[in-house]
Amino acid sequence: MTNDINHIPGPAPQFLIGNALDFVGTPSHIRLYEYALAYGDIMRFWLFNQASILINDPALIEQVLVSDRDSYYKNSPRKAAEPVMGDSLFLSNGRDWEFKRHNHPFSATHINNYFEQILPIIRETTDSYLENLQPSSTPKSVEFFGELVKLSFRIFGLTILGSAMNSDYFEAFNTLMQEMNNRGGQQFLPYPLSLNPKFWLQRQQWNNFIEKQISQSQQHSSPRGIDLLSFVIQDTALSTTQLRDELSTTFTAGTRNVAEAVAAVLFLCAKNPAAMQKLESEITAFLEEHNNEFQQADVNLLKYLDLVVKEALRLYPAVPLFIREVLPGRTVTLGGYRIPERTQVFISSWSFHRNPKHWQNPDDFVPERFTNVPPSFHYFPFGAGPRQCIGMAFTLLCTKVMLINIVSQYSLELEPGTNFDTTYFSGTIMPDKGFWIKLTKK
Ligand code: HEM
Repeated sequence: MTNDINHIPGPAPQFLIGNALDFVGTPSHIRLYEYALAYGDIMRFWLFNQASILINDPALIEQVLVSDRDSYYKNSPRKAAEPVMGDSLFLSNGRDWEFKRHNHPFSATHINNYFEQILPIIRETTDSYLENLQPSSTPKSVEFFGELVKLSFRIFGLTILGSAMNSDYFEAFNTLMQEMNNRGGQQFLPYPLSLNPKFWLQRQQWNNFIEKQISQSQQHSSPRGIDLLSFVIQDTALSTTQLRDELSTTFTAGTRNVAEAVAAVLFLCAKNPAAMQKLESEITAFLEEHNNEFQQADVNLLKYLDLVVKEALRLYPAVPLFIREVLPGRTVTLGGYRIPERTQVFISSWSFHRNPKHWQNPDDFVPERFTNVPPSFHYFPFGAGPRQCIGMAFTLLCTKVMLINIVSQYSLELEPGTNFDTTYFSGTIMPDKGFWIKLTKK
């Protein structure tokens, strides 16, 4: 016998607002984690009149993302993201999603050739950025998360669009991200309205710039450079607007995530000197052996780096939650309950990865736990199933290569008292009081 949604355990809702107050002043991923610990595999809450459930069970997560995925669609974060991302893969559904996924620049055949070519750009850009950051012989602490966002943005500019995008574009990017964040927190703001007058202007400039890059690329009969745009321009089935939205979305869906991944690894290793020493030794030996020159496939030889990145993304998955919605007109059965149309289903890697039911000593940093592959649907920093992050390979390459260069050239010392408490900004986590660290050139 199946029960209806009201039988699912969860906090008592309040009249009109449901449980929305639980999310005021507490980042969503932290609140969901508390819900998961309190209510178990499936729990229910209300955001105003929106029925929502959180699933914390691998079989249920598999059901929603894979076997019964056609009963759901991606609606959230449409309201927050559509004015910024346009009509991109990230927010598409059905046939439209299939077309865009299949024809996404990262789905290009021989994409590994592109990854091979951008590796030196990631290295050179990381080196020159850090050189400029620490010019003096007496280094002082810097807020390194913010610096990593700027560095990632520069790397994205060069490797996605083939342009060293100047600070005006970085400002426009930040305005777009801020707008997306504000919209995420404002349930009732209708689409055409923005409380920030700068937003529409900067969005226009941003889109114009990407369209200009596309048109310049189209005018070259042979590939212009070694950026993603040039790599795909000859063969893409996407229209100019579609290509613009996909390229733009790589920035808004990816730049801060890469910075967060690098920051999380550095924080965890700086806190755990034995791990830092092991990582440094592995990287030093690797660079010596390869005469400081290496290729994409060689990065896989760095086994400990791989474990450390995996463990950092377990504890700090940049995208800590994502949502599906039951299709209009459809009722699904999930965990023995009847779930009506339009119910939001939350899946939170943050909650799941830290749940003691599924992970031993979940709060401890133990990279070695990834020596064995985790059971299915236990580890999903990049989501899972057909909608798994399309930027995953790019992210892992950028993150690892940036780390190789940083760890091999700098000693890192955390500012006393620095922690990595996180807040939720525009769909991504970030250290809420910054990430203060001293880098000393070796
Ligand atoms: C640490 C880095 C990153 C993490 C943790 C991450 C996480 C995720 C997750 C969890 C999803 C699935 C969302 C869902 O199922 O609703 C996703 C989708 C996506 N990600 Fe990422 N992401 C990262 C970096 C990037 C980068 C660098 C890009 C682009 C360059 C990117 C572009 C996308 C896109 C376009 C989708 C939508 C895919 C689809 O719906 O078919 N992500 N990402």
